[in-house]
Amino acid sequence: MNPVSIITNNSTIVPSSVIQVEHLDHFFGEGTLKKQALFDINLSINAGEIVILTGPSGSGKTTLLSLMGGLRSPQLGSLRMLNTELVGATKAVAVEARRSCGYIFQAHNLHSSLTAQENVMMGLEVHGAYSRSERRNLAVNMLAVVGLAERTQYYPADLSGGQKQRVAIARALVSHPQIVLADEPTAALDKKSGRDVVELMQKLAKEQGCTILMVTHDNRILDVADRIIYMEDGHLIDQAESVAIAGSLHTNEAVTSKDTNC
Ligand SMILES: Nc1ncnc2c1ncn2[C@@H]1O[C@H](COP(=O)(O)OP(=O)(O)OP(=O)(O)O)[C@@H](O)[C@H]1O
Repeated sequence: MNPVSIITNNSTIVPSSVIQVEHLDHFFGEGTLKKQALFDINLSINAGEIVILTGPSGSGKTTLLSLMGGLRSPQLGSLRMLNTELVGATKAVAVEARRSCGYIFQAHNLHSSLTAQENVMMGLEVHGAYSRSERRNLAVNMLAVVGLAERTQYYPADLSGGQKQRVAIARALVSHPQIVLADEPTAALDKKSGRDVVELMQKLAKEQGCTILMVTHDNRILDVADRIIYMEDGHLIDQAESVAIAGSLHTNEAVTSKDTNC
């Protein structure tokens, strides 16, 4: 898919970047325990793109995602989310940036004491712009979109893994965020449920025009991405190399699937 573009006054078409990272470094710990987790990350993600971030365990994927989501404070370089600079941002600015993103985590993170509908309503609570009945209606509609119209009053314990993850998707997308950040959304799911979940995310993202950045180890879902980027030891591997690595991951998956089917 081509990135969504904007037309300027002089009719030059330029892609509109919603995530812009320049020379980003990140460190954990202090003094002798200080350890660099991200090295000079440069990345630009356009509106409407579905980007998969993959790479070995410990390569820095979650760290990068959590900085983008305002769950950690970025330290050095530049990180702009929807044109808001997060390096050196005040707490209020970081909170605002956090609200503009939807999140989907590996462990769905649903509240066990709330029904599916109430969990999805939580996705609207931080926005404050809706009455309770509006939130209820939006949540019910969104649960219908993800195929759970009959399960709105179920508690997480009474839903399957795939259904729980669909509730989490509904919660992330109900506010129509411009950016969705997903960390291993299929890790806890079997092959069919994992596939269903990412195809649903892909469909909703296209319908809502939102951008998805998804961290995954799951080679089975790489084909939903418009672009795959690869990290290793805290470095972003350049685009051409990422394409080659993604190609080999696809091939391995094809072999694995064939073997499994035999
Ligand atoms: N809170 C933390 N304190 C100290 N070091 C951390 C912390 N979080 C992550 N790290 C280190 O930063 C590096 C990158 O970790 P990160 O979790 O971002 O990798 P990842 O690619 O997401 O791994 P995985 O695929 O296993 O989730 C690792 O060396 C990790 O040990």
